[in-house]
Amino acid sequence: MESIIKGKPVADKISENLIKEVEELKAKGINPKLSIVRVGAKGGDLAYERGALKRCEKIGIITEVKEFPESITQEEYINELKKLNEDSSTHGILCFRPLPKHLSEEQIKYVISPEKDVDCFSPVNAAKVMEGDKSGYPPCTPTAVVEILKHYDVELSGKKVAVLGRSMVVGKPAAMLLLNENATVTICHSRTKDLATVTSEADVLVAAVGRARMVKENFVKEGAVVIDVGINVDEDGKLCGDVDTDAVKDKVSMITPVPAGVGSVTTSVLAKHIVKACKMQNNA
Ligand SMILES: Nc1nc(=O)c2c([nH]1)NC[C@@H]1CN(c3ccc(C(=O)N[C@@H](CCC(=O)O)C(=O)O)cc3)C=[N+]21
Repeated sequence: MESIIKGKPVADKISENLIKEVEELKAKGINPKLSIVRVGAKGGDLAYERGALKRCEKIGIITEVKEFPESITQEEYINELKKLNEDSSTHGILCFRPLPKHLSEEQIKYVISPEKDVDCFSPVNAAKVMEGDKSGYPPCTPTAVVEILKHYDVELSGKKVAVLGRSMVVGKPAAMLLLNENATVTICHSRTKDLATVTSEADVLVAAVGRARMVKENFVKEGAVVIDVGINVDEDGKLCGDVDTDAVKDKVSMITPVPAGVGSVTTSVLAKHIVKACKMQNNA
């Protein structure tokens, strides 16, 4: 049986509703807009940017990309972010992460306005994820993981879920969102002893380590559901996930591909957050 489950049907379902909502806003003279802040030109950032621009265009959301050289200083980055906070024509700000090492995320994350923070950079939104408070903006990629599992009717309550990876962009918040769905969550990472044994006990495995094709057949349980969050660029310049898809696809019951898996849903969740932010900022 074909185990590969695509992101497109999930993304399309989210987008359909948004197209209508954006039309209604435009009829009132309100034009939802996203501002992307990118430093340098990393492969993963460019992939997200391409996906986000395409998705927003389909839905009718205006976009702008603020592109800066790697040499941008902390002060300059903060000034640019403050300008976007104050610009009432833009409703959502997406800062690609991780930032280059000479910039301090620890300081910058406090600058972005929580009301415009559509991908959970601000500690205010991160705290809401911890608390299970749905009024904020959880990060788009972990939200996409949960949306996919729900769309394909994967039971989460009481199930063993392993999250491989502990970044603030994916691993940690994904664990929290899955915990909020009543899963029994294990977070594992590069220091985990007997990693493959731990992950192969999971009913659902979420791979988010950022190491090309490192999840092999011995990492997964027979019949498990595997969500591959990895966006790696391999030696040939092609996008690939954290899972060796060919090696595991016959052992598992469902697995998301890369590309055309989680990423495509991430951009729909992003669009949903922009529309929500736009409505809140306009009392619409
Ligand atoms: N603050 C922050 N949050 C992130 O979630 C984040 C980030 N920074 N930095 C970069 C990585 C990478 N990432 C992707 C998201 C969607 C696609 C995506 O839309 N992919 C399409 C194809 C894109 C294309 O190749 O045209 C697909 O998989 O089908 C790709 C990559 C999110 N990341």
